[in-house]
Amino acid sequence: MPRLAPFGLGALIVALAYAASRSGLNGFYLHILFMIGVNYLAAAGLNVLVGYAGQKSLGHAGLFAVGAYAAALGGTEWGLNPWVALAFAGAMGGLFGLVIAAPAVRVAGPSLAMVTIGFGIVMEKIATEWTDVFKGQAGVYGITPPSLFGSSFASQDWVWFVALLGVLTHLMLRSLLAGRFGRAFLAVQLAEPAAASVGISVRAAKTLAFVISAVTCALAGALVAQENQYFNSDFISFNLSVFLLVVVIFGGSGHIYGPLLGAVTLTLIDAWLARWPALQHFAYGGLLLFALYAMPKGLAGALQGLTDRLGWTAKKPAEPILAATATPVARPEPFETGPLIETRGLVKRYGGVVPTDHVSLTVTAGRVHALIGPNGAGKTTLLNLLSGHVAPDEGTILFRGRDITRAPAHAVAALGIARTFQNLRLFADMSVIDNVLVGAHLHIKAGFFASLVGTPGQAQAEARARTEAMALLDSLDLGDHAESPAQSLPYGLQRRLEMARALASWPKLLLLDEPAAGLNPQETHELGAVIKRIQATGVTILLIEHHMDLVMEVSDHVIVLDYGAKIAEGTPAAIKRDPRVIAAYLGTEAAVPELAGAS
Ligand SMILES: Nc1ncnc2c1ncn2[C@@H]1O[C@H](COP(=O)(O)OP(=O)(O)OP(=O)(O)O)[C@@H](O)[C@H]1O
Repeated sequence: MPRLAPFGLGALIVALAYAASRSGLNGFYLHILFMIGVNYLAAAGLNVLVGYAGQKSLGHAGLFAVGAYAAALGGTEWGLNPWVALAFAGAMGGLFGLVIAAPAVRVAGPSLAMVTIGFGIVMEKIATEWTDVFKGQAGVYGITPPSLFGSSFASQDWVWFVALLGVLTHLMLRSLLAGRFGRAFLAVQLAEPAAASVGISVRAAKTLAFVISAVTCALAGALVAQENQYFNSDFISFNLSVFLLVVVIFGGSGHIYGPLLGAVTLTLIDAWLARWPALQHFAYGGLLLFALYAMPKGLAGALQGLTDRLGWTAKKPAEPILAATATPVARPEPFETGPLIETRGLVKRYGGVVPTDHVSLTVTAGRVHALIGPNGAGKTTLLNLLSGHVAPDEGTILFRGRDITRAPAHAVAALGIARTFQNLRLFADMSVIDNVLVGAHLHIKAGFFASLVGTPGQAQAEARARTEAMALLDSLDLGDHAESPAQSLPYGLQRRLEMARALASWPKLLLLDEPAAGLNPQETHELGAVIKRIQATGVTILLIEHHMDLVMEVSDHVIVLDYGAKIAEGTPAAIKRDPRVIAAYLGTEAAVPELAGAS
């Protein structure tokens, strides 16, 4: 039943828009209602890009222009039916979204802003200067609006139609963002290396977000061109890009209702300020600053905070949970034996520093291996090489006989190598269970269109994943914290949650980078038991650790690095007595207290 509520609300909004459009409102007010819908459409997609995937764009006026000109020229020059021209505009928006994403996903921060601004300027210049095609300031006239039952859309029809499109867009994005795609976008925003470590392609996720934002923005442009029956280059300006971004940020980026609140507020302010055009830009700048300083989560966040404080927030309906179908950390394949991962002559250089110096090693399936060595010996670098987060300069890495030397981190994860990070990389703002669900990203069988439409199959896959995530959390004694924000957990539990997230990807090899760092002796002892339990499920483990007691307790095999080179390997007992290891730790062959003390 709760799943049907948004549909009911959506139908009500369309009915209200229809009633308003037939209530005798004059053209000025009808146009404002229409522009609320248009700005909502553009902002809804942009919110996916900005609020979920964390990519700021200051060039979306260019995509608005793509849609407007596609609909305008498609209808007037190429003889497309207005409905087809509208669909064509959306498709062209998607295509140009790919174009802008190609350079944009390779950069971040100010460089990303420059790329998107550059795109907007190029589109503006093309529309202004290439007058043979785009007619410059003179513009394209006579754009035919769509018609229904033989009559062309009039001002009133645009109001309910844009409301209908807005509601459909909202419902689809709501479904998409509540599932694995929404979590993947957020994961990319919150911690890119961690997202890649569970098989999410950071570039693909950002590209998808660009394409979604481009399609809705292009549709918004197409609607304006068709409603106006005219479009010229004056519509496209840097100010429009800023306006759209302000709608998202002021409304509440990353909140599903943010674009709606932003579109309503900013469109009304825009209409009110139309009499004083010079004031408009100051007003947008002022609102943006106000939103950033006074309401960092925008109007939606401020309203949510208020309703929470007043106790008006409805309790979240329980997520559907299916009967557990599998033990949480059971692997889908039988236990393996023999070499799982092998490196041959692996080298990594950072200028004059060589943290990995011709390292050849073998990790045997089913065993716990420890990687030890003094600070700066190159342990984390080796782990980064194995997980694909860093590419080696020389040498090869074979995983189950397959060359993965140059494979990117998300592809390595997809093959069955998961990891944790020395400095925790949790998705701090997400709930504990959502962190684990991000870990299960690759195993949730729900495609893009199924997630957009919210098919029963997608709902089932989500429910199954949630059940398995819950079982996994329970098995690691984290079940009671499932709905808490990850950042609210005590440090020791955060470390355990990182392991749970990695395990949710069903790894064959689990790489743990100093899992006991920051833990107290009791927690360290419990960690030893957890590692053994994970091993018992058939997962091979390679752990970096400075706590020698833990290393000696859990490992079957120890590999020692010093100055990037492997200096020894063997059983824990043999390593404890190895003079090269003792010398590496103390610079002398005298007994190493931490090694000698470990039993
Ligand atoms: N991205 C990088 N750029 C330059 N130097 C780096 C980079 N990453 C690691 N190094 C250097 O490589 C060396 C090995 O670092 P690494 O973090 O792999 O060692 P470690 O054995 O994990 O150390 P610790 O036990 O202190 O975590 C250090 O001298 C470090 O400064």
